[in-house]
Amino acid sequence: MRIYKEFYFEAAHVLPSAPDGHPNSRVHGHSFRVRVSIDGAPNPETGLVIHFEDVSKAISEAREALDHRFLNDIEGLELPTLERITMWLWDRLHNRLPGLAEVAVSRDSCQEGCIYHGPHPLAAE
Ligand SMILES: Nc1nc2c(c(=O)[nH]1)N=C([C@H](O)[C@H](O)COP(=O)(O)OP(=O)(O)OP(=O)(O)O)CN2
Ligand SMILES: [Zn+2]
Repeated sequence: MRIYKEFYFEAAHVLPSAPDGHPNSRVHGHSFRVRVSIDGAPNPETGLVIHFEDVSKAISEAREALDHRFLNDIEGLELPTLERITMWLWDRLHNRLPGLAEVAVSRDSCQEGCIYHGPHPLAAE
């Protein structure tokens, strides 16, 4: 069984890989939607995989670190693509959320997003 919790953050960035003069090379902002999914079985006594309040507590620090920030200034987000943001979130959440199965970051205004299931089992540490 999989449960999920979503949150939003607003942030600005530039893409350092964009050529001079391209709009992505200038500071611009997006609304990001994050979905954090957790796999588990409901506890027979509570009926809960994990209480959503506990999920919210686990994600609040990461949200605070991202919301209304210039992403390029954040350690580990010097290349602030959707791909890097999902990996950054995974790194911060997987120890706090046992059963973390997926982190998805979307920009709904652009109909685009990135889904990450954690490092490949054969990837180098
Ligand atoms: N594979 C990826 N490609 C691109 C990424 C990314 O994270 N991963 N990011 C960008 C830029 O962030 C770009 O700003 C997105 O641009 P675009 O899709 O053109 O959307 P808008 O800037 O128009 O977004 P609004 O939020 O609607 O203003 C490019 N490629
Ligand atoms: Zn952008």
